[in-house]
Amino acid sequence: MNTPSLLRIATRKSALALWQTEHVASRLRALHPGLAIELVPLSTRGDEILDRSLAAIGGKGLFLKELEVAIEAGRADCAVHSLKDVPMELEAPFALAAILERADPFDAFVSNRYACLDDLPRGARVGTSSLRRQVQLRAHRPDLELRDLRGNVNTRLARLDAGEYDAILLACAGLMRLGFDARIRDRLAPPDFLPAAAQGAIVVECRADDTATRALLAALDHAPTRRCVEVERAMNLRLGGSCQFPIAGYCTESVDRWHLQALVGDRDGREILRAEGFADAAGRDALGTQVAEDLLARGADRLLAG
Ligand SMILES: NCc1[nH]cc(CCC(=O)O)c1CC(=O)O
Repeated sequence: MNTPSLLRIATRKSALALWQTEHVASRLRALHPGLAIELVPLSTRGDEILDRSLAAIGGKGLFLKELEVAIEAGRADCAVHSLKDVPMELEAPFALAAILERADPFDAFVSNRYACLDDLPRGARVGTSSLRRQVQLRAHRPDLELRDLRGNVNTRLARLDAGEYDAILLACAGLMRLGFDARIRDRLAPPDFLPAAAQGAIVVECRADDTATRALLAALDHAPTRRCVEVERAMNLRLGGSCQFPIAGYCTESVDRWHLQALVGDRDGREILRAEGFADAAGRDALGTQVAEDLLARGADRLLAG
């Protein structure tokens, strides 16, 4: 196998996407000093559709397609994504060559006036377009007024600062990567609040048969993160979900033991179903499906269809 001298990495152009791609590039430069790295910045449909909620568009892989097309056309060797935006089933020629160690997986409560969710006055306006965040907010605080909020991290913070919302929810990982740690007033943590499957994990995708690129990327893979996010994604897959559905799941690993907590909600946020499961190494591959089936047996499909 020839070691490539150049690696071209496709990336979206948002500040967060560029940070994540730069992060991957700098890790690779440290591992492979002779390797030249080129970024290939691209726009995706998900970046261009800002006037409708992602849930309404409903497309899977809205943030991936154009990057995958570039790989297939030979204009890039690999692409960097937030794993939570990657569909549960990849298109046939592709593989998740490296899953990096997960950063803070939880959602952040961000507000200029209030320290935490429970400090919000009755009827406060909270911005999030994520159905997953909306159903959990409604379950916890039915009085809140939930308002749509789309756009990249910087846009969302600017709209909070302009006074459109009393608080907004964003992923901690994205805020921290962009240097907005100080904006995190509170973290919405389990067991009450669960993140999206694989939230906080960065992934590098390439052609499954591109052994040279896979060899370059292999050292970036973080096995404990991969094991946990695989459990979360298996749960999501069994529920037919993508990040456009009100599904949440969080798996932790301690010595040879995995714990998955999951929930699904209905679109109105009137109902929420929770489940959890434990497995050892022998049972880990089945854990996600088992917890999903527990949820389905209790009516998850009816909730998600509604
Ligand atoms: N859906 C957009 C998206 N995809 C990944 C992240 C944050 C970074 C991560 O989860 O790794 C975000 C922003 C957010 O949800 O606040």
